[in-house]
Amino acid sequence: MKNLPDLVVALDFPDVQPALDLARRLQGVVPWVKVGLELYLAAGKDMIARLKDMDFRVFLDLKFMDIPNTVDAAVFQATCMGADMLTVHALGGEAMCRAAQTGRDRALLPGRMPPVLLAVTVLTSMGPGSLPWNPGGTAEELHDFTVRLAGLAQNWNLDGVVCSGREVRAIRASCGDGFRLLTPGIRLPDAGAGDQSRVCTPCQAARDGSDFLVVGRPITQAADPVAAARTYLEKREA
Ligand SMILES: O=c1ccn([C@@H]2O[C@H](COP(=O)(O)O)[C@@H](O)[C@H]2O)c(=O)[nH]1
Repeated sequence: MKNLPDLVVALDFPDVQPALDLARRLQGVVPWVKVGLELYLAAGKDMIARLKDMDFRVFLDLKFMDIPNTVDAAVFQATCMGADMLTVHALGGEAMCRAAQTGRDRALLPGRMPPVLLAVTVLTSMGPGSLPWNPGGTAEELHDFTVRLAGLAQNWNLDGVVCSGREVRAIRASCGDGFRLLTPGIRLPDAGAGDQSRVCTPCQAARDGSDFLVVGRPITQAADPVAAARTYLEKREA
């Protein structure tokens, strides 16, 4: 029987202070927090150190996509900062994804766990027809493309992928148990999707085999974010 997926709260804030305030309230409630582009650009690498000092595992979601040499260097820096999980875009291709692994491996210190390296397949904000080269595409085509990218990422030796909850079952079936699946776009039925397109409930994503559920606004913008986080934790099972 598979463990329940970990909940990752996305600290998508424009300033250091609200991010740290919420992180303090979430200590002991969730194991992981996410630092994305907005917070990283506002707060820099100091934020990673502060969250690590608070005993969080830190998912640094900067979705690298550049030439291999640049991605190698970026992943080296992110690994030195102590990030526990990192993202690159699968669409950057094999050479770039392998360069990311080289950068990570160069930065490793003896006894330190390597950060989990994930490839973003197709952003969860994208729906059928969103792929620029297939504007009339169907949901099935988007699904199949996402599953195919996941297979390529596995062949390129990445640790797992970012996908929507809607593809988890198929990717789990084709990539097996050791491959990590992280799913943003998680929403309870009464929550607004916002700009997310391929949403999924925590329970469905958990049942299908997701390892990490990423939730941002439904928690950060709730009147009581800690209560909202506890609800998302409970709803993994119901
Ligand atoms: O495909 C992707 C990849 C990353 N994300 C990130 O997850 C959170 C989701 O936030 P919500 O407020 O729960 O929508 C956000 O930080 C994104 O950058 C994603 O949504 N989809």
